[in-house]
Amino acid sequence: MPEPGAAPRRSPQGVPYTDLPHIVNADGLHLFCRYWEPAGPPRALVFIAHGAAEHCGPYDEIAQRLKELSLLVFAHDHVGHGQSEGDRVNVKDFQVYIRDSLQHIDLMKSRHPDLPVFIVGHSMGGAIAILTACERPGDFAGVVLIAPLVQMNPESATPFKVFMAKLLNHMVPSLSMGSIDSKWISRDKRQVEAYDTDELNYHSGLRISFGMQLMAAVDRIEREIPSISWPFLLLHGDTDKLCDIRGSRMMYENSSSTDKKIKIYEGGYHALHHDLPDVAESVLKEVTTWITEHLPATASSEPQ
Ligand SMILES: O=C1CC[C@@H](CCC(=O)N2CCC(COc3ccc(F)cc3Cl)CC2)N1
Repeated sequence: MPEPGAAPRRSPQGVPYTDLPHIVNADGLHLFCRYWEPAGPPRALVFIAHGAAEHCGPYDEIAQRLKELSLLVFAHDHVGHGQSEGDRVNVKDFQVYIRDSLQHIDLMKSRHPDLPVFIVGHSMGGAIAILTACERPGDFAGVVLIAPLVQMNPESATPFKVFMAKLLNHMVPSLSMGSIDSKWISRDKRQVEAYDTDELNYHSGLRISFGMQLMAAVDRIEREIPSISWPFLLLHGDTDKLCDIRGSRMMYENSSSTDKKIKIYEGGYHALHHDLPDVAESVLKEVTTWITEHLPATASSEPQ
């Protein structure tokens, strides 16, 4: 409780956190949370990790479909995103995203100790999902990755550009590298429009210092891939200009997991769950079916 008389901490949008579902992370920052709780006893926990410059609100469709299967879905806006505190789309170390995800997952596991846990991650959230599962290799029943950030786009991250970024990071770390070009988010113009007009998204340029953190995360993932052995589902569009599909192919081919599936969407752009309606529907079906197939047989519900 804040000391008496202290002003209540407010979200970047000015809403007191006492009025919002939230957790307080290890650095004392308030993270806005969302929960989709089934009517009956839940069969599993599903944590959703959103991508860079967005927030967890746009995962409502996926979360609703999982809730209808009696799964308890939860998410938060990562530090510096959406309705959470923190410097916009910046982080002192990528590990903060993983630490906060584990904190939220552990909180929900303490409330439902007998339930299997899944993670669903998109883009940078896919990188967070991978590194979170790598830290607790035996803890997750499965990981679903929608166009995950596994490798940098070789066109945008040429050796020269990487060298310049590292050099500039020492001189002007807050220099912008340019913003995410929303036309590559989806082939569905309405979805691009929704992204462009969503005030909880971050539309300014990504800082070089943030880009450095993303590069470090990509390097970490590359080193971890051969030791990955947990079950995963990979969905990626072959026309994705924001996270190169080669990263997903490399993960599928070089991981040690025996239970893994990759589905490539011909012509698919980056946010497959928000691509053309037939693709988005297919993604929802793939995700819900794969998770259902990975529920332990007896996971009908918690003890009556
Ligand atoms: O629906 C939606 C809305 C938002 C989008 C998710 C966006 C997301 O998370 N991205 C895409 C951009 C990508 C940039 O990557 C880098 C940039 C500079 C750098 F130096 C090194 C890297 Cl790796 C990181 C991952 N999806």
